[in-house]
Amino acid sequence: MPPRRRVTVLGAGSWGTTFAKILADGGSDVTLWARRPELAREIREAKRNSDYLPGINLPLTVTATSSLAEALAGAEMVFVSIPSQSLRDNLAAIKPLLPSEALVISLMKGVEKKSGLRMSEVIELGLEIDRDRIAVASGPNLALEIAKEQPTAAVISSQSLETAQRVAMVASNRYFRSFVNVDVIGTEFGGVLKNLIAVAIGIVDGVGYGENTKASIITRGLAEMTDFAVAYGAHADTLAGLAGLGDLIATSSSSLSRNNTAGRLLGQGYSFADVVKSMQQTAEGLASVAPILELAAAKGVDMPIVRQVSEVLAGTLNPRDIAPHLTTDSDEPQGERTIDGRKNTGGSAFWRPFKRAFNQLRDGGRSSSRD
Ligand SMILES: NC(=O)C1=CN([C@@H]2O[C@H](COP(=O)(O)OP(=O)(O)OC[C@H]3O[C@@H](n4cnc5c(N)ncnc54)[C@H](OP(=O)(O)O)[C@@H]3O)[C@@H](O)[C@H]2O)C=CC1
Ligand SMILES: O=C(CO)COP(=O)(O)O
Repeated sequence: MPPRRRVTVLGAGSWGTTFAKILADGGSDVTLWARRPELAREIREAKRNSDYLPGINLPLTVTATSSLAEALAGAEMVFVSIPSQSLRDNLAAIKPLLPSEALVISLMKGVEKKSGLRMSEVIELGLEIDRDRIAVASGPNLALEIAKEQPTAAVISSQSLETAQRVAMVASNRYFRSFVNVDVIGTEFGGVLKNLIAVAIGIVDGVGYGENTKASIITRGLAEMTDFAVAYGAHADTLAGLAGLGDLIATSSSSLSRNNTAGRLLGQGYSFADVVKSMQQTAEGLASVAPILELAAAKGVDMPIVRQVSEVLAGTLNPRDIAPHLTTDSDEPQGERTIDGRKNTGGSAFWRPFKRAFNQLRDGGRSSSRD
């Protein structure tokens, strides 16, 4: 019998632990690295992670250790699921221990605050490995729902299609389906940007506004996400798929979302400092607002919703005033050539996937779709 595949997940929080279960239920032997020895012991001996996934039983093929060297030895693939702002420091410790052929996959949805770099870029620089060995995973993936084996899908993206396919095969099981693409920029930015829009949704929810306001923010938020990502080289289709719209819907609708929850507290009048203090888990959106606005400014992309989130965080905008500011600052008349007040030249990247979907429907679904 061939030896079973050995893969490693770094980070035993809610997503790292859930992903370990996904991989084990897909047939791999999984080692989970928890930085706290007592948590590693609980996972290893009781097959439970009561801090992050209370009530969930982990498969017998998940083990855990607090030793990074033990976790990485012999790993074919290394999945990384720690807070984005801590990645750089951890890579320094991982680098000398990483098996020479191992693939590295980011499960994280943030950008590095000090550099504005995406997680796959930080990994490439920090580990000095070829981009073909790096992949990212993103999609509508609220950890607790998946830990309860409620079905969902994700996108695995790598510059190398072969790498994406290898990872997708390993990260698939009866309740988790992985699609592939080669648009790493779109896939990663989709995950980062939906967090910011989810904070905005949480804010208006906390204020007490209803479904019209939320629908307006989701729709226009997706346009902002798409404009931004396309300016950085993403394909607009990616943002209309699981890693964009799919994740935006999941995160904006669920009280399981930490970003949404952080927003709701802000909308209820708590200060940014109070919200940070009260969050027991990672809400990536809070740290990504500033670098994303800087990146947007560098490309001349207007992001009114994200800007208002940053003003609420800074305490300079009353959460109640977020909705009337949904319009852009543009003085352009709102005529035939605009869509919801945004410029529409007829070739707008945002609308291209929808036009393509329409054309596919018209030609009887003969063209293929990506996810
Ligand atoms: N939860 C979800 O539904 C999803 C989350 N993600 C993404 O996954 C990433 C991780 O999030 P998630 O698991 O939810 O976060 P959690 O807050 O649940 O867990 C964070 C984990 O990282 C560890 N950690 C914290 N600080 C450091 C550090 N400085 N160095 C090393 N490890 C550290 C924590 O250890 P300790 O317990 O010891 O503090 C814990 O194991 C984020 O980027 C998030 O956006 C993506 C999809 C879904
Ligand atoms: O990324 C997620 C769902 O896809 C999890 O969202 P939160 O980090 O807001 O909980």
